[in-house]
Amino acid sequence: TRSTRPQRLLGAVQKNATRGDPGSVIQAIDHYCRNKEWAMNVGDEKGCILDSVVSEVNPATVLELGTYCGYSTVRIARLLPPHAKLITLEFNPAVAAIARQVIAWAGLEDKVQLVEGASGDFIPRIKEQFGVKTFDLVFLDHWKEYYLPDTKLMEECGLLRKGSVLLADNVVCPGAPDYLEYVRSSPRYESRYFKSHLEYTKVEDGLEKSVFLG
Ligand SMILES: Nc1ncnc2c1ncn2[C@@H]1O[C@H](/C=C/CNC(=O)c2cc([N+](=O)[O-])cc(O)c2O)[C@@H](O)[C@H]1O
Ligand SMILES: [Mg+2]
Repeated sequence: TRSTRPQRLLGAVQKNATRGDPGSVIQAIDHYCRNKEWAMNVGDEKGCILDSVVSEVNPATVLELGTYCGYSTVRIARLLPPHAKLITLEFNPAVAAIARQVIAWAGLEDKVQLVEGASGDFIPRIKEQFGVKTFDLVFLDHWKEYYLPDTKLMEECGLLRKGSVLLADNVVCPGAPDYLEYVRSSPRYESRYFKSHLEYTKVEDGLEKSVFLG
């Protein structure tokens, strides 16, 4: 039977990237998705904005919602200080299996905990199950209608502290209008839009960075 897009993306990594070299994994995926087959990775242009926010926050604890093939997982984990932890949630087991191999190829498995499951089920259990008090940085990149409910859930579960940073992909395309309205109008967030383009295209998209004020 025909391979899946995630399987073909992993193939491009194994063919073109050097084991243990996260930069080459990122380059191999971007080259494949720009020249052969589009895929919904945050990509190189928005990826540079992601990199700058990660470097600025210098987080000890990161939560990623929606691993997909692990492209942004690798981008974030490669910048983390030693002993920092990234928990990434992915509910499609087949996709999670690909992401594990991409993360391993980059040599970053020690910094990443990939959890198979739905964010709505896992967010309430993260504290006791993973010993995390609060997250310094959350990267939202899963189905767009979950951005808002999951943000409210993280607030309710006490996973955000004064200064926690939420960074949301695709706030223009495909868009997350209810989430955007919430973080931009709530007095509990200081929100800012980083204009960019949808990965590998000229279509406008961007990242919304929202600091939780407690
Ligand atoms: N509640 C949940 N818990 C755990 N994992 C979950 C989840 N909801 C979705 N996922 C997983 O996260 C990925 C979905 C990403 C949606 N992105 C997108 O739909 C998307 C679309 C475009 N686009 O259409 O141009 C561009 C982009 O950058 C995009 O991120 C999939 O791997 C899916 O299995
Ligand atoms: Mg995205």
